[in-house]
Amino acid sequence: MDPSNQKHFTVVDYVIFGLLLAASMAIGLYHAFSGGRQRTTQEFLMADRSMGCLPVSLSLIASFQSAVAIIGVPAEIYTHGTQYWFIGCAYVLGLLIPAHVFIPVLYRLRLSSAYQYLELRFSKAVRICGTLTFIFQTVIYMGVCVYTPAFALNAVTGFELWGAVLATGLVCTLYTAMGGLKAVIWTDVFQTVVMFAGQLAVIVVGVLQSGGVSEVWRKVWEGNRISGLDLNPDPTERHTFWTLGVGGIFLMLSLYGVNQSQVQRYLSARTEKEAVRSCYMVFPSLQLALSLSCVMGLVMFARYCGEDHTDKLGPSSHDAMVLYFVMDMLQGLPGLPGLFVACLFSAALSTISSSFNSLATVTMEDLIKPHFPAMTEAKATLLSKALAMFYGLLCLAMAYVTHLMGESVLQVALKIFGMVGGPVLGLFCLGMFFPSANSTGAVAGLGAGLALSFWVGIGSIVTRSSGTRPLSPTCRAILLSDNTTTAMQTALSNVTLSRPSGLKRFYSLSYMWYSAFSCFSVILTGLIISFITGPLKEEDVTPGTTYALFGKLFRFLPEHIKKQLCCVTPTEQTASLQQIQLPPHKEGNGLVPQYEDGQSPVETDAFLPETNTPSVEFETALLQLSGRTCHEEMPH
Ligand SMILES: CC(C)(CO)[C@@H](O)C(=O)NCCC(=O)O
Ligand code: NA
Repeated sequence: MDPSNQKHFTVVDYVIFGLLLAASMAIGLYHAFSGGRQRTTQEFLMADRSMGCLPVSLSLIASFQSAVAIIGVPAEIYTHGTQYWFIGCAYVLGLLIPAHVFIPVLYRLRLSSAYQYLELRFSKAVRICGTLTFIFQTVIYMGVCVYTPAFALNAVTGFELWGAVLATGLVCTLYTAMGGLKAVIWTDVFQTVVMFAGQLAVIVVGVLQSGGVSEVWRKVWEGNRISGLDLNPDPTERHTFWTLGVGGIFLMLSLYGVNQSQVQRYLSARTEKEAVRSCYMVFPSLQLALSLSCVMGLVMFARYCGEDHTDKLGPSSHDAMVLYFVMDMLQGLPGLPGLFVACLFSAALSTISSSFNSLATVTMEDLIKPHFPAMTEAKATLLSKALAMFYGLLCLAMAYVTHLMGESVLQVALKIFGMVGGPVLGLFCLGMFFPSANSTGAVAGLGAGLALSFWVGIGSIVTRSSGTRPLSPTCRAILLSDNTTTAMQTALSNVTLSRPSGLKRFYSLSYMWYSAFSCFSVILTGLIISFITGPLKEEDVTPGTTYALFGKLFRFLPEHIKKQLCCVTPTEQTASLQQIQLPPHKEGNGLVPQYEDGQSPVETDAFLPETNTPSVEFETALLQLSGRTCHEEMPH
């Protein structure tokens, strides 16, 4: 990039950016030396299971709202219009289902790692497969997250690329390794506030500079950036209502339902109700986050439409362009460029800190502890800290891998979520909703799901055909006059892209469908293999690991048909809670917390719904948790 076009940081900007790192570090130190001083894994990895719903919900948003969303979404809106905004529709079911299906099942099993569930429901082998898949997904994703803001900052201000990567990576590693999950959650709260503040500042300044709200609206409307509801059913169309609003539900489920980062936060909540409440509170905040990013894209369009900056930024992606515009708008307003850069890095820090902590948790709980059941708490805690440290350093190496890829960061992140997160979601759905699925089926299903999603994902990268990209007309031509607007629009709508055929068509499946596609592949393969190898009988399934989805969906059907459909029937609600007792062979292997005097987990306070609750319906839903029929032969 031509140095004369570089934007410059003032001292105030450096100070603000430095304050972000210092404040995050201070929160980490505070939690390292307060409370239980991080001397147990319960505190380090689970925040003593004592968190309230407000910090948990802000932390839930922060986990998957990275710099990718802060600059990737505005870039998407700037170039392709507001269609992506419809992903907000997916948040409804994408959060209700985790709140009422996944949280009740997982919380009551008193897990530490989400993948413990897979051993309780299937077998050790399935658990290891789930864990390894999660580690793979998260390690790649955190590379993208730490690289993105550093890359943009470098392209625009010439700030040392690897210096920024190292500074963020190391600071984050330190506060995560010292302060544990409490530090991660409370820095998330702080960083989420900075994130919102930075975006809001850009929007306000941008609107003022482009002549007010109505002027912004006129320009984006005439620039054809307000997308209507695109109901095109073609699954290769990158972003439509169907790919975003329906495919997006599965993406959301894989993130907010079964991803360790999020499950760990639910489990850290004081009570199950707090966990459910935090999931509800994610909804408005996530809509706000999405809206801020989308509006930012529109404001940038109104302010810069027609200006071509490719000569100044080189062939670097649209992602760098977003930061360029922002810095350009904020020049001469001391402190604001620093605030926005702090916003960008806040988003990155809050995501990678979640990754370090969740990776340390699964490595400890799923891969190490089961082999060393006698390990002392002090040793386990020290090892967990070392693991958080190790993953922090690995993140730096992964940033370099990201450096070698050349796709829009939003697209890369969403592809990883779909390709790897989708099959894991399928595994949990297979276990919860299909009691007859067995362990062989689960492993085969996961293998098939991963193979298919990597086939289509890698195919799309190699052939560069992920979703037919809408034409992106240069907005200058459109904005020249109102007459050209309609003329151009007509011309554009007449252009038909040649449809890919055969395998090429398979490769051009929209990445927004990856999660759903691989989830269903896992379920289908899993069921087929289970029926061939001998389906499980209902009484062989660990109580409390299934959810009577079909029993509830098809409540109206007669009992015998439901039985044939192989649904678990949601009956005898009050009795079912008492049934969650782990069979003897699942106990004492370091998997499940030990209960004194053979107490079953349901008898601990956290499990018993308070009696003064206002919502009877909610209680009933809770009691129906496992939805299993009561087996007389089981001891009470
Ligand atoms: C993950 C979603 C879809 C949730 O709204 C959104 O935050 C998003 O588009 N994120 C992009 C990926 C990232 O921020 O790393
Ligand atoms: Na984040």
